[in-house]
Amino acid sequence: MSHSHTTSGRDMGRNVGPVNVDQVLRDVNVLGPLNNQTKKILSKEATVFLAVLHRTFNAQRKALLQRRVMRQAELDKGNTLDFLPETKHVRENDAWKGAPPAPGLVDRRTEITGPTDRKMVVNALNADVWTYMADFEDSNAPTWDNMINGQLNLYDAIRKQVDFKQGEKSYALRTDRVLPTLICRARGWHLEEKHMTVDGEAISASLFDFGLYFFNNAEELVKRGTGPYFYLPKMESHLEARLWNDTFNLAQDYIGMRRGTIRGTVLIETIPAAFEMDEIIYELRDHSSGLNCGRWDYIFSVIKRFRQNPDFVLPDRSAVTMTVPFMDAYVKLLIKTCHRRGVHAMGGMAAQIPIKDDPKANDAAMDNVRADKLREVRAGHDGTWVAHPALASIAADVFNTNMPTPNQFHVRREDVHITANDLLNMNVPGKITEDGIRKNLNIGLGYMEGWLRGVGCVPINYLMEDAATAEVSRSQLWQWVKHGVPTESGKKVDKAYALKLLHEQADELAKKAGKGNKYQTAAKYFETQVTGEDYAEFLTSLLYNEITSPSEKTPAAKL
Ligand SMILES: CC(=O)SCCNC(=O)CCNC(=O)[C@H](O)C(C)(C)COP(=O)(O)OP(=O)(O)OC[C@H]1O[C@@H](n2cnc3c(N)ncnc32)[C@H](O)[C@@H]1OP(=O)(O)O
Ligand SMILES: O=CC(=O)O
Ligand SMILES: [Mg+2]
Repeated sequence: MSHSHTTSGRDMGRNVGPVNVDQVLRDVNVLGPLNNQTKKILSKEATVFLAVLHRTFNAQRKALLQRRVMRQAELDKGNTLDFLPETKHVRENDAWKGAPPAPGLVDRRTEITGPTDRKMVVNALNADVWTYMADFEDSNAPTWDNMINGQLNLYDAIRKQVDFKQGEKSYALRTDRVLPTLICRARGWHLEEKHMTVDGEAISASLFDFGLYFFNNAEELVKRGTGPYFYLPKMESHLEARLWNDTFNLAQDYIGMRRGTIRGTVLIETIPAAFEMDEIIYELRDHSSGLNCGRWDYIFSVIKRFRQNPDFVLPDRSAVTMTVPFMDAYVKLLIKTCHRRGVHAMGGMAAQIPIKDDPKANDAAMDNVRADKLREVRAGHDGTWVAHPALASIAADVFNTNMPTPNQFHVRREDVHITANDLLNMNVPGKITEDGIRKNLNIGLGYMEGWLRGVGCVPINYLMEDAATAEVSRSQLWQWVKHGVPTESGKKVDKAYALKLLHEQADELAKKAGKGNKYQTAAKYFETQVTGEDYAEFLTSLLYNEITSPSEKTPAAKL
């Protein structure tokens, strides 16, 4: 029997007055399996909070997504991007700054990143790094189990109760030093979490991830000396940053936490956002912990947004390096903007990972990582990402040698003057080759196959491949077919050619992988994406129904 009740205590929100729980939870349903562990995360109190977030912010989220569609329509007509005239005053005003770095975020020279399965959470926290970005986005396949167990693992890790045994191996958190500061990357505004509905609508995945992590852990994190810190992915405008800021304010008020306790580092990983860096920091300023160069999604976004324009055709993925003009301009502008505003300018992810069975190839891969980190620290970045614990010491050596201070806010890069033309300078040397086409197909198929099995990050040809890197591969194939470009050997890349190579590879990969693999399902979806015709806004949205299993419906009131 459920009895109607109200509460105004801490559990239901201190500062928002009495909350009628039954009323709030009416029309809120959980469609994923629940057990006692799940309920620890998805408690009635947490669900009330999620419902409040959704009802307050989802309409605005949808309106902002619609703005993306409208902007795309303009670009498809041949219009371009530029710095916004209406926010010139924000860019030109020297007086405002972002918040000073929060506890645990002053020095973040190396950040390990990775999915939130229990083993990786322990391994990441034990790595020799300053911070750990626990990822619900690019390296995560958002099955219900992954989302809920990920939240549970972080909940336990924060309370240092995450130790476990797997086979003969015991996993336990180090006790010999302070653990890296935890930063949670919530999913982007474009995604939904279909296993929870509010008023018949799937809840925003961003609000679900943020809301659960915040509600369950914010006070505990503060008690332990850091705070509720987030990475905010894939935004396309400062208005989307404003929505995050509004969310943060409501969340802090709701539990009676001081405004400004939450921090968000925004990934500048879309081309429209590159034109709004100042504005994004400004919107979040009391909650800002800087910007990050999300290089892979950025390349994806450049191709996606300008996909109808033949001037934006890029050569093989391996030729699109961090030093080509448009990437170099983006890095420099980001560092200059952040340091002018007193916030961190974080570097990104080199895709190389250790090669265990070939020392020579491993040395070459590690040299690549070292060179990338050296470029970052010399450019003025305050820290960088590593994909694997074995890369931590390489990145730390480079930053320790070249960055004696906790960060480089003093590196103002007054020498840098980036224009819209610089950000859109597609003068990228390199060729389109059959090898490049095959590699892109291999990456797309391999990544999607793993994702369909619930694995959001995979090694392919000794590179880390995740949702962002796979999107680059997918979008390049689309773009090359769409514009009918020739390969270096003079072969025109058309639909028939792309499909022939796709099926050859899918058959080969499926044969090698044996029973139970998902290559043919991956190929079925990929086929629609490489013909230069249909183009899904995101691969992950295209595939999402394959990994969702809305099952028994539990009215949230029964939690
Ligand atoms: C574009 C972007 O968004 S980048 C950010 C998102 N991407 C990422 O974060 C990449 C995360 N990295 C990974 O997922 C993995 O490193 C992979 C998939 C690339 C390679 O994984 P594997 O082939 O399993 O690596 P490998 O076998 O060498 O791992 C060795 C050990 O290190 C651990 N490990 C590897 N990467 C990580 C990581 N990022 N965090 C924590 N532990 C890790 C493994 O769990 C394994 O542990 P074990 O010895 O206890 O079994
Ligand atoms: O999230 C990071 C990226 O490179 O994309
Ligand atoms: Mg990304």
